[in-house]
Amino acid sequence: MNGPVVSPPAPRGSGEPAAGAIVLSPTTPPADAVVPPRAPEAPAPGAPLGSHYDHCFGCGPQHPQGLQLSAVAGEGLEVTARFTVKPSHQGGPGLAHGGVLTTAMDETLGTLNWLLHTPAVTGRLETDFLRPVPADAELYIHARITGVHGRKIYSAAEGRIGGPDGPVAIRAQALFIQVKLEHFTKHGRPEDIKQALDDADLLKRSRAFEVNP
Ligand SMILES: CCCCCCCC/C=C\CCCCCCCC(=O)SCCNC(=O)CCNC(=O)[C@H](O)C(C)(C)COP(=O)(O)OP(=O)(O)OC[C@H]1O[C@@H](n2cnc3c(N)ncnc32)[C@H](O)[C@@H]1OP(=O)(O)O
Repeated sequence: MNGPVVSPPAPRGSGEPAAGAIVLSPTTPPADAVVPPRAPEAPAPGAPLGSHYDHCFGCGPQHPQGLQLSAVAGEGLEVTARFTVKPSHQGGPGLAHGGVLTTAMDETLGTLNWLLHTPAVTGRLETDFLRPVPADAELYIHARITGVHGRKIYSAAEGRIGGPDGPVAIRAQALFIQVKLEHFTKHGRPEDIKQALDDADLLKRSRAFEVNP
């Protein structure tokens, strides 16, 4: 890997927002955020993180058009992930769709929560697109947790084309919010929840979260 993930540069422009502008919550951690230790239950550095759900568009091995992204635990509060762009992920001809690339960042940033051993969902995600990504490219993503404040988990990631030292194509920052497992059972479509509950492996992984919510 290419050293620690560099946080995206400050947004261009300055001064107060224009009247009527929507002011969104920042994805940069506040000064009193903490960087907690890696959870004792976190997968060891180098361990594949696996998929949290077989049918997940981001990481599910059973999603034929999905990203099938695979992530590996890094040192500390870092992960790396690889994603090969497929023809079905095109936006412009021969180029990856920006929304698909954003999904790859979302999914990778989401896997960081394994290191804290807590389920969390994306509250806010910001993406900078720095260069076009060809339709058959392999994207190497490096992500880390930048701070935790209450239930809010702040993180940043960088995606490079072709290898861990390839050119940077995409940067992202996110704010995830810790949730209980009931978030999924309460809001998910009942037939999918039932199927998930029948999946012994998934249940085992979910229960692992419940030991130390
Ligand atoms: C048994 C079967 C189950 C199987 C389960 C398998 C295990 C699964 C494990 C892991 C799965 C991970 C899956 C990853 C997939 C990739 C990631 C995604 O794409 S996730 C999908 C997209 N995201 C959403 O759908 C969120 C929709 N939003 C919500 O549900 C709520 O708004 C939620 C939970 C985010 C917050 O609601 P509140 O009622 O719990 O909490 P409040 O009080 O509103 O917020 C808490 C703090 O967070 C801030 N906050 C909340 N939402 C924010 C936002 N959007 N932007 C900025 N700040 C936000 C608030 O200002 C507040 O901050 P202050 O504590 O007051 O400082």
